[in-house]
Amino acid sequence: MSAANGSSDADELNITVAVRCRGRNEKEIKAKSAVVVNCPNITGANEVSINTSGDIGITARMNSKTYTVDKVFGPSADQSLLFKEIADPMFYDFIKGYNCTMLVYGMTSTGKTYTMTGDEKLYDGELSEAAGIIPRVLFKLFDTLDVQESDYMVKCSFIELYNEELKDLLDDGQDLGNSNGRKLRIYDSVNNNSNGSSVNSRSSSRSSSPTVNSEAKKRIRAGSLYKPKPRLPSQLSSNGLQNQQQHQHQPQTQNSEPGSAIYIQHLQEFHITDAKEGLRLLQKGLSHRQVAYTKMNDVSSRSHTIFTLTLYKNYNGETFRVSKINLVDLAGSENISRSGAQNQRAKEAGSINQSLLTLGRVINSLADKNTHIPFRESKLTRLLQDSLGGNTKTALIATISPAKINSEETSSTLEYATKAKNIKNKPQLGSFIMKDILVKNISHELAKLKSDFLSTKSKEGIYMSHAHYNEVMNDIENYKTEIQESRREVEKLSSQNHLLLKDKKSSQDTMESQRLQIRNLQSSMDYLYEKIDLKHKNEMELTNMIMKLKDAVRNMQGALKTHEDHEQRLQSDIQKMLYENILEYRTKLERKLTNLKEQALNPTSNVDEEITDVKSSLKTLLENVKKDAITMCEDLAQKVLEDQPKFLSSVTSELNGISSKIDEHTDQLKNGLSQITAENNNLKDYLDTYFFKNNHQDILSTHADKTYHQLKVSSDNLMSKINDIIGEHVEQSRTLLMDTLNTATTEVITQELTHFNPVRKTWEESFNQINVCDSLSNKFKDDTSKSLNSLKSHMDRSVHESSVIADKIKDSICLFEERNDIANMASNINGTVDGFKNKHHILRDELEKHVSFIQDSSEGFKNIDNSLKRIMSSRMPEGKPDNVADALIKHIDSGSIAPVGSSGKTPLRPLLKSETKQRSLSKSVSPIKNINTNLSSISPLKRKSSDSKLLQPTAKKQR
Ligand SMILES: Nc1ncnc2c1ncn2[C@@H]1O[C@H](COP(=O)(O)OP(=O)(O)OP(=O)(O)O)[C@@H](O)[C@H]1O
Repeated sequence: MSAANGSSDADELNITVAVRCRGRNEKEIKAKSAVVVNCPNITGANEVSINTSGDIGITARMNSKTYTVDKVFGPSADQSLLFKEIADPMFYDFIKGYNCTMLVYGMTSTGKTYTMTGDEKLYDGELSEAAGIIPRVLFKLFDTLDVQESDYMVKCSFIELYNEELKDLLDDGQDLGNSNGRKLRIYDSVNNNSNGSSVNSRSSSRSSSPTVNSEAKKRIRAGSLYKPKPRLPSQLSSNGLQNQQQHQHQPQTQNSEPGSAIYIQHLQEFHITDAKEGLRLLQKGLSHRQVAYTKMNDVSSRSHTIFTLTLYKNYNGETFRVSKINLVDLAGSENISRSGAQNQRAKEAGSINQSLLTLGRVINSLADKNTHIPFRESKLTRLLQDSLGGNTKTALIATISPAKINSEETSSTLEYATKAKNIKNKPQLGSFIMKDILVKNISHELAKLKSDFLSTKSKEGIYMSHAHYNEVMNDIENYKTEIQESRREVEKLSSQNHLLLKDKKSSQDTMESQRLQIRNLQSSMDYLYEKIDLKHKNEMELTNMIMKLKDAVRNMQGALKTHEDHEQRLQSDIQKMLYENILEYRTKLERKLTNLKEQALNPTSNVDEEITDVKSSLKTLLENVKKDAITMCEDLAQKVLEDQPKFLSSVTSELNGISSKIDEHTDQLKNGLSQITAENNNLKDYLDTYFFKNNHQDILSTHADKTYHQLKVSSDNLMSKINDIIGEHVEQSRTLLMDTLNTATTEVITQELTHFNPVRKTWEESFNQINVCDSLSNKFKDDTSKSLNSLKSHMDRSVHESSVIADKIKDSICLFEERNDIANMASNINGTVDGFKNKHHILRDELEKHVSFIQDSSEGFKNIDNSLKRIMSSRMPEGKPDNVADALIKHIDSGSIAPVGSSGKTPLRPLLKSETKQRSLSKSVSPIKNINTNLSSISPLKRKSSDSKLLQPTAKKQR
């Protein structure tokens, strides 16, 4: 076979590019999307402009971008006009013997399928106005061939490229749902021989219907279609078909490797003898095409399709020229997101766009005259290799939408189209095939068919030629093997499936039990949360109690303050009373002394009596003072004793309440924690025993271990956190409580001691003062006693001497009378009188001395009084008046102020029984002693050894 070119090598021809813009569709009208594409409404226009700026009027026109192509068709251009302008010239080239390709390219729903196929149905044997290029080509082909009366043969194939997979749309298996399983493959062939040897040994050429021969015969009879004779080659060998097929895909392009060719293995080609057969095949193929509903097109073509017609046209009787026309409907170049493509649709869109991207790159490379053209990067470009930059005449129709919402894609399509316009092809007429080879090929096929037919007819079954039988048997064997393999695969898969189902079931069981476990854990957690809430409530109660305790401590301080006030009042009362009494007594004493002074001069006066009187009145006064002081102290002590226990018992009960609350709280915490531990152990047991102990334990054990570990860690963390939080809370509560108690108690005691210490010091000092008073009093008593004794002895002596004198006077008088020595007697008397006078003077001096001494004593009393005042002015501790009074009484009772004539320190009178009792009572109710006793008996600290220790060192120190 030789390639007879109808053009020289230099005859380069640009690809014909047309733009077809449809009117706005319903969706675009509904979306009120403006028309942004301007297509001149005249035939022969070659410019199209698009305004993407959003302007209107003249500005829009000025801002719009214009693209120049070969032909532009607006919405008013119908199918016939487009066919006439674009397809017709191409069709005539095809008839002439050129290989031709027509492509429609554009965004989804812009009318690619409408343009290429349109309405393919016949109405009263006629095509409708909406019929697209393919139906029109079919009809025109047979009409033209018939008119030319040349010998010819037409074959047809229809392939689809879907997700980078080639599919024979005319495969009958598609209808039955069981494709013959023979995948279409694109092969390169380096063998360009014409002897028919090819790798495509299984390619077949079939009649589109069993009536083909009879149809042909009919035509021969009619003598109208096939001229000159024979119209149909009677016996064409299959070899010839293979050759043609190989030839069909044997491009001679400037970019292909020399001698390279592609052909599609297993592709079926059907002989067609008229347009209707072609239409039926078209319809059959379309029914197998991948279409789907998308957002933008209700019936969107999801694949690229190539409808090919191959024409074997008699050239000079012995040779036939082979030409083909590829009618390509490309899938939509839509934007994935805009088309709403998801999953399968998105994958489709991905692969569609992948093919289209490669097509774009091929177009660009060709337009830029690159040395490397990436044909091999997609199946689409491999299939179109000869049509782009090859020896084929090619026309590209770019379909666009006029609406603004699609302006982006429209611009992209127009860019694409403009670029494609620069591609130059070198169209060449198709090659020849020798008539005898063609006849041989057809004969071979016919013979095979005939043999099958005859065998069937004679044996009433499915019979065929031995070769065909072998072939079929071979196929059957292959199929059997494949089926067995498939069965084994199915069995394997079903057993795997069974295992998986089992696993799934056990996983579901495990999950169910885990869910149960989790629910249990959840409820335990809820329970614990409740517990924690309860604890929180308890803590709040504790805090409230602590607040109450603080209030109680404050009250206690208040009470102590009141007691202090009482004490101060008592001191001032005692002081006042003592002062008044002592003042009164002093006045009395002074009066007495004056009397005494006067009486002293009077020898008949009874000084003793006076002194005793003074003494007894002093004693009475002191006893009264003592009694009053004791009564006051007792009252105070009584009051304190009455108030303190009540108050302290309320504090104690508060403390007991708090203590029991803490115990309860701790118990609850312990319970909660033990429950958590039990739950944790349950979970642990469960995880150890049951968790993931099924068949795929090995697979899942790592995961289970990990999960268990994580669960354990998180559970432990949770536990430790809860423990920490609770422990912290308890510890804080305890510390707070103990601190508060300690602080409160220590505060109270310290405050008490702070008040008590200076008083104690003063109190201790008062003992010294009392001792001083005592010694002063003793001294006074001794001195008074001495003075009185001396006075008494002087008095005695003077009495004695007076009586002696009187006796002597009597004797003298007697002597005077007896001896009449009156002068001597008178002088004696004068002497005696002088002596008496002297003695009297002495006596008087003595008396004055005593008076001054008594005055000194009065000063001493004053001092005592001042000392007492000083003592009282400082804070007198409880029992001090008692002690002072005791001391005074003791001094008086000790007899240091002895009556005149009494000896030593004999008490003036023995103590009455009631007085002794009173004294012992006063001892027993000593306030300090009592306070200490009461404190030690009622202090809450007494309950704890550590707390009592706390108090001891201070007490010791104080002591
Ligand atoms: N020029 C036109 N005149 C009248 N109707 C048209 C025209 N172009 C397209 N249509 C209509 O628009 C709809 C979508 O067209 P079509 O299916 O051909 O688009 P498409 O580009 O092939 O889309 P897809 O890529 O999704 O397959 C169809 O109903 C078709 O009849």
